[in-house]
Amino acid sequence: MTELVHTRKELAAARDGLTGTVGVVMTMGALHSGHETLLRAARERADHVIVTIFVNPLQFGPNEDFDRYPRTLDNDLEICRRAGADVVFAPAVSDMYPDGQPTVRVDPGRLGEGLEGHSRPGFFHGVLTVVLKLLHLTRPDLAFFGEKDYQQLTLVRRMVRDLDVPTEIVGVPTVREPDGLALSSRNRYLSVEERAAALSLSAALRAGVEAAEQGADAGEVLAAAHRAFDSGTPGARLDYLVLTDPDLEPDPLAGPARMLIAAWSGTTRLIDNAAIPLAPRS
Ligand SMILES: Nc1ncnc2c1ncn2[C@@H]1O[C@H](COP(=O)(O)OP(=O)(O)OP(=O)(O)O)[C@@H](O)[C@H]1O
Ligand SMILES: CC(C)(CO)[C@@H](O)C(=O)[O-]
Ligand code: BAL
Repeated sequence: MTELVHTRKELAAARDGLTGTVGVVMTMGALHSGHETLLRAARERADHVIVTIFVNPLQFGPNEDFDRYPRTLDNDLEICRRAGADVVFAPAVSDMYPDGQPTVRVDPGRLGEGLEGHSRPGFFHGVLTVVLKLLHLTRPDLAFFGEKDYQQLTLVRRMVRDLDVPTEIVGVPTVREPDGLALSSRNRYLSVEERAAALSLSAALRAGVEAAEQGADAGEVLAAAHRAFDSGTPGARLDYLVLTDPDLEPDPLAGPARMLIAAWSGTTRLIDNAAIPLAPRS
């Protein structure tokens, strides 16, 4: 049975009733098969699963889509039930932030300044603050995050290490549509034409992986990815396309690496990333 709770008091009571290990999956709702994969991973690793559904105003910029963000609680609950969640915590903004927006926030540090942090100022302060609050409220042994939001996953790992949070962070590979598009709640904003153009993101990553597999160096891999992006269905506008090491440090660009991309299709901003197997430094 899946229990729906809305207040932190109800959550505390539900949490106290769970014996054994607890896994948490944090979401903003509008659940899709990517979220379901996180839920099933949690189900496999933990005795009990808590799902949080909260569109966190703290991580949205003034011109972003907070008001428009899809809210589909009935459908979300159905997915949570199907995947065997024990508790769904869907608080109101006033329950998460009873005193209004918090003046004390988690500072993501240097790693939070680039990429998403550069394009969305304040984003990771908002994300890490709510993630830390939700970790305190749910007290999980394990927390599951998607690799789709790779910088977020990296920063959450860093936060629990730096701030001694006793929760294991588990990364879950990106779930894609058969044509390569990474599943994302914001995909539902896309028109048919915009969706076709959005395939340029995964096409760029695929070209980068293929180039690396054929022995290309970092510069050639990036060039191949740019070419693939530019030759996709017109309409996508690149924000960034970078190659970093797996911890998002800029060097060394040999051996295992990560390629991260962000682009607009119409008014929708999408992100994606992939592991890039660069040849080891000789
Ligand atoms: N395609 C996916 N594969 C794996 N995990 C995913 C995928 N999409 C989202 N997630 C993960 O689900 C969790 C909740 O994400 P969120 O609710 O923001 O969904 P989203 O699809 O990323 O939404 P948005 O489109 O707003 O970015 C995060 O850990 C995120 O990385
Ligand atoms: C981790 C998260 C639930 C925090 O609001 C959000 O950033 C998301 O859905 O990835
Ligand atoms: N999917 C990460 C949360 C956000 O884009 O706001």
